[in-house]
Amino acid sequence: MKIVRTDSELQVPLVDATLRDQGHELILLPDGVSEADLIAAVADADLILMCYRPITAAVITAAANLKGIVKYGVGIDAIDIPAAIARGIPVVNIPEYAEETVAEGAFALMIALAKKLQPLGRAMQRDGWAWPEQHWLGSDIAGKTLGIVGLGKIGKSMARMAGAGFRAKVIAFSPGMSAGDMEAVGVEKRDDLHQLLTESDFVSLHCVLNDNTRGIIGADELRAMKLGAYLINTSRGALVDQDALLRALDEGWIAGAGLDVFANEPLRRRGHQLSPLFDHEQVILSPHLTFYTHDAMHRLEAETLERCHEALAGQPVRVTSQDPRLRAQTAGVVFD
Ligand SMILES: NC(=O)c1ccc[n+]([C@@H]2O[C@H](COP(=O)([O-])OP(=O)(O)OC[C@H]3O[C@@H](n4cnc5c(N)ncnc54)[C@H](O)[C@@H]3O)[C@@H](O)[C@H]2O)c1
Ligand SMILES: O=C(O)[C@H](O)CO
Repeated sequence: MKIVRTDSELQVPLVDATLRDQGHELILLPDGVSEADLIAAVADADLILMCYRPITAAVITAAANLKGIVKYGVGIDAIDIPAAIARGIPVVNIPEYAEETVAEGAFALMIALAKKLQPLGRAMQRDGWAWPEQHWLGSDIAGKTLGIVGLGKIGKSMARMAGAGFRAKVIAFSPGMSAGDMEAVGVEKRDDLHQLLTESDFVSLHCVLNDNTRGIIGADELRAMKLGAYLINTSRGALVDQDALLRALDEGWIAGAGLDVFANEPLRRRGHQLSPLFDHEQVILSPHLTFYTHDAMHRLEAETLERCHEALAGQPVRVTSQDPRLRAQTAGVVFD
């Protein structure tokens, strides 16, 4: 069988070696591959294995022999799902390889922001020391309110860390989830996003990216946040209006942001200048790698191989059995 794997920068040596040992033809393409080259490569492919690189309707249409698309990761927002449904192509992801991993990454950003670790470190590198001046005052997490937008697997894991571990109050906005289910994980439900934003000292985004959530944090939402609050985004960059975020940071509507994901990745230079986000003292950047630990990659590789084998064998693909949303999606219903 012919398998095209995009995003070859992300190394999955066990996946590559096993598929080749099994006699499959494996074509590796970098993240920056052009649409034309991707279309040419998939023309006679049986399987597309993708992570970040958009798999558009044109790519899906061009792949005449396609038996499945396997996302080696969680978020399937870069795949044109309606185009896959139209052709009856199963789409599978690996929903549970990194729930604790990404929650820990979001938590690391939260602690670093609260304790001003990045600007303090920079000041020490620059000046050798930093004296206890007012602008270095950090904040505790204990006793503060963490607002989680999207209480799914990663959101719940973050809630456990903040509530049980750090004694923060945790509230969440996650339509479709009952107050009782939230209470069971120590979280108070908020039915209104703005209500959550006005109450939270830290807001962490963990909702899926879809047509309902794109731009869910815009200027109005950033203005609704407490002065002195921090925004953390490890989910998808397009959840946040990046220009509004820059304004919020420039004008002090919020105290800072911890960002692992961006609307356009890699976060590129604008003309000859780096994105203004690079210049902000109160922003911590991470290059979409909160999932990237030895432990999570080990789980990801093992599960990816299983899903590839199922798809290539034409077995009734377990359309992400743990993820009812994706199952619903393949029947043509978009998200909850
Ligand atoms: N940065 C990384 O390395 C990394 C790694 C893995 C996943 N992710 C991202 O994290 C996201 C969450 O992953 P997960 O495993 O927790 O997914 P999940 O499916 O378990 O949870 C997503 C949650 O979003 C909620 N949601 C849907 N619409 C919403 C809305 N309008 N407002 C608020 N919440 C809404 C859903 O009800 C669900 O609870 C993924 O979609 C992916 O984009 C990032
Ligand atoms: O969704 C995921 O698993 C990561 O963000 C990589 O795409």
